[in-house]
Amino acid sequence: MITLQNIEKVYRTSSIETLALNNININIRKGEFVSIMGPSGCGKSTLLNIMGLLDEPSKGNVAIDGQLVKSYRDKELAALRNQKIGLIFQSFHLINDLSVLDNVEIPLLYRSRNGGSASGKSRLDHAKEALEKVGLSNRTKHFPRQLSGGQKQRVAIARAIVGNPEIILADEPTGNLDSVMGNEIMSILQGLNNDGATIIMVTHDESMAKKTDRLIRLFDGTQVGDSVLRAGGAGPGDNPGHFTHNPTSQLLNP
Ligand SMILES: Nc1ncnc2c1ncn2[C@@H]1O[C@H](COP(=O)(O)OP(=O)(O)OP(=O)(O)O)[C@@H](O)[C@H]1O
Repeated sequence: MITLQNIEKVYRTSSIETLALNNININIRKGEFVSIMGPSGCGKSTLLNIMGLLDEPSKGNVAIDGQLVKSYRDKELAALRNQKIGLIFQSFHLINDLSVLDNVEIPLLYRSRNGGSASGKSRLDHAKEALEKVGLSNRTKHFPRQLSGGQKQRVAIARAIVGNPEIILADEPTGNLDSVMGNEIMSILQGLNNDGATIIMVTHDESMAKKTDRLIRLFDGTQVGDSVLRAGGAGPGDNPGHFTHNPTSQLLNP
C-alpha cells in the first residue's frame, strides 16, 4: 500500500545540515494499523509527511499502491493525496471561522473544484455521515472554539475520512488529549481500521502503540525496530510489494 525504499531526508539551511531520515525501508500493507515511536527529533513527523506526500525525500523512492510518485507534479500529488489519504494532526488544524460541518466538507470541496461531480447536497450528506461515525451529529453547527479537545479531534477525524480514503495518517492524534479522550480517539481509529482503513500513527504513548498491529521504532533518523504486536500486522522482514505498470510513472522494481 505504501512502500518506502532507501529513504533519506536532509534538511539544509545556510549553516546546518540535518540528516532527519537515513536509509528507511518500510512496506505498509493494506489494512494494517501501524504505530511509529521514538524520541523527540528522531524523524517521526518527517517520515509521516513523506508517507502523506506532504514532503519529498532527498533520496529514495515512495510508492503508493505500487506507483512511484517521484515523477508526479504538485497538482497530481495533491489529487492523489485527496483521493487516498486522510490526515490527522495533534493540534487538529481546524478552520476556526467555519462550522463543524463546513470544516468536514473541505476535502470534498477540493475534489469538486478539481473535476469531481458531487453536488452540494451530496457533499453535505457525506459530511454529516462522517460526523455520525465519530459521534458528533449533534454538533454540526458549532464552531471549533465551542468544542472540547476530544471533540475537535473527532471533527478532524471526520474531515480525514469524509472522502473515504484508504490510508489515514495520524501525527500524535492523542497528544493534546487527556487519557479518557485519548482512549475515545483510539477506539474511533480502531473502528476505522476494522472497517478496512490502513492507519499509520505517530505516538509518544506506549499504551496507545500497544493497541496497534505493528510498532516501528526510530532513533536518530534510523529505523531501529519493527515488531508485530498482533496477528494481521505485516512482519519486519516483509519485502516491498510488487509494482504495477503505469505508463505515466516509473516502476520501482523494473
Ligand atoms: N523544516 C526543517 N528544517 C530544518 N530541520 C528540520 C526541519 N524539520 C525538522 N527538522 C529536523 O529534523 C529532525 C527530525 O524532525 P521531526 O520533526 O521529524 O522529529 P519528530 O521525531 O517528529 O520530533 P517530535 O517528537 O519532537 O515531534 C529534527 O532534528 C529536526 O530539528
